Amino acid sequence: MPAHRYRPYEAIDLPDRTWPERRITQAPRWFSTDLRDGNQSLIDPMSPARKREMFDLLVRMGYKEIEVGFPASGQTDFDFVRQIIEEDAIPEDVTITVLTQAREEIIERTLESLVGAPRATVHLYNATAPLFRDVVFRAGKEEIKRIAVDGTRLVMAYAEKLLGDETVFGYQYSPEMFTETELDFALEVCGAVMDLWQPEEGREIVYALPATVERSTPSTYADRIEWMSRNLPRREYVCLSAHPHNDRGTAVAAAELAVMAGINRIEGCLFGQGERTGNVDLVTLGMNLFSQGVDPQIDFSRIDEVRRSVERLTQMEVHPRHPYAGDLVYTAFSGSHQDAIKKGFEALEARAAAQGTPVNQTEWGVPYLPIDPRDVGRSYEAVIRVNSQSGKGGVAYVLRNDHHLDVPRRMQIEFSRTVQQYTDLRGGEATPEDIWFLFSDTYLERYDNPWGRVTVLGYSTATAADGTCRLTLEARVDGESVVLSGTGSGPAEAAAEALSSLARVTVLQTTGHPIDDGMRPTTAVYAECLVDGEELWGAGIDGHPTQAYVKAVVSAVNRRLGQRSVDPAVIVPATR
Ligand SMILES: CC(=O)SCCNC(=O)CCNC(=O)[C@H](O)C(C)(C)COP(=O)(O)OP(=O)(O)OC[C@H]1O[C@@H](n2cnc3c(N)ncnc32)[C@H](O)[C@@H]1OP(=O)(O)O
Ligand SMILES: CC(C)C(=O)C(=O)O
Ligand SMILES: [Mg+2]
Repeated sequence: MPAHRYRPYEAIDLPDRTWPERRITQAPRWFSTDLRDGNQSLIDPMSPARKREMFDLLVRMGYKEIEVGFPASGQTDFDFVRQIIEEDAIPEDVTITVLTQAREEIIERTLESLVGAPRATVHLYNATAPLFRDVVFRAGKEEIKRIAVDGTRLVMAYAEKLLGDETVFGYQYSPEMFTETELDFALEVCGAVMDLWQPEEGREIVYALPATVERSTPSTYADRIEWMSRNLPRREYVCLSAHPHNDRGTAVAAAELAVMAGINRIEGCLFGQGERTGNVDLVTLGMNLFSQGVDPQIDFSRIDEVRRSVERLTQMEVHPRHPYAGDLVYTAFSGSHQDAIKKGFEALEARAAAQGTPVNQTEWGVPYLPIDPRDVGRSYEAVIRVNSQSGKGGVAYVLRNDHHLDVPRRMQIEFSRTVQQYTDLRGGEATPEDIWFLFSDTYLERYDNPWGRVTVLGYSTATAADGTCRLTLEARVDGESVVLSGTGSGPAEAAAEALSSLARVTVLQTTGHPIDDGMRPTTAVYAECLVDGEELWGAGIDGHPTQAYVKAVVSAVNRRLGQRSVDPAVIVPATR
């Protein structure tokens, strides 16, 4: 690789930097550039109708400062700005911004688009970095500074001429390519612009400090921001706005360190749309704050709806592993993750019960899940998905979550081997439907798919004075109706004896629980048995608890004596 063609980024001499010690305790101001920087990077830029939908979405989510376009770029952006002004679609607490180059005809057209706006900011930019001075403008520093100053003067003049007092007018200037510009020159240009605008109480100036192309570590960006923040005059009237792009994939980190370094506002796009690798992702930034207990001031509670809207409007897909919003980001396939998540949910529920708080108000702490998926409108259903990398925890989670079955640990181990065999042979995922099919096919007698030699038809029990249980079991064995009987310390043990003509059965342990699925009361019983010397689990589910115990023992016996009806490798669940 010809690495010698690239030069390293120069560090900033700021030994007394303070940002590493700072903490982010409140949300910065947010500035959405979805309708400008995001839009200008799309294969098919948004029509006025699509822009309007995006605008309304941003407003609904809570963004208060929105760059709505580059009106001089063409009729589409111009018309959109006119539309939201004329239709009175800009809420009182929302300020729109429009971008312009520092060229008179472009500035004039830009200001024309804003006539009648209650509040509006013009954002003027020109690149200040050496490469742009040499290659794009073919001009020295003074001329570059003059572009900024003349542009500012023109913006102010046209604002006065075209908007008058009707519009609360704001101004933003960007030394484009700030991160490639000598710091003292960036400061000089910003200072010259400030001399014209004269910020004061109630008359803020915004400086965006863009990493137009990200070329350095986030720490260097933070150093630059802290340096500018310290050296800009009238700092209290300046809104410093970070504008990170994501060329090195570290825009989110850069934005966060910029906040620590004193930035007031962050500019970005939903899901990181934007030129090349994108603008910084406002969703990730907001959710990162949320996950630290800081209110982002933006509503992400229905993140999938936001994602779907953005995908439709931009015609760009959000990656399945995109932080907080991707399809797979709250899903664990691997066994150890699933085990920890399942234990985490159990612990959370126990903690909530002990404190008497609802789970959704209890402090979050589930391994591998940085936030509660429900806080962004996701369900727990997809949290655990089972494939060949999964273990018993995942399988048990699905049985519990989808079927309210609290399968005992040793039985989980046994059943997860069946699921493992299935996923190894079939490849891919075992869906909750597949898992239920495997479970019921392995352990439960089903009217549509009987298996094993014994089918329970009915039973009666009597309890002797010493507490022993006497069971009379009506069953079909090998197609013949029979009546069997046995006694034992409980119905399971009595069933074991009743079946002794078929196999030597010892009940090792049983456990059961009511199934709370909001339907009719049902009991699930799991029985670990020694059947002709083989340790096997059985399960019984029945409206009568005693019958569930009997069925659980019959299930273990049938598994030893019978044949599973279908090879798991070729099962195709009816639900598919
Ligand atoms: C980093 C950013 O995202 S900046 C925003 C970029 N966004 C866009 O460009 C989208 C909208 N832009 C457009 O539709 C068009 O570029 C227009 C309408 C603004 C201008 O179009 P054109 O007049 O055809 O010019 P073109 O886009 O080729 O611009 C290049 C000229 O503008 C000059 N220029 C570039 N940026 C600026 C600026 N900020 N201020 C003043 N002049 C500038 C260039 O030096 C060049 O001048 P030259 O022709 O004398 O060499
Ligand atoms: C116009 C400016 C702020 C910009 O988008 C950039 O430099 O990336
Ligand atoms: Mg940009």
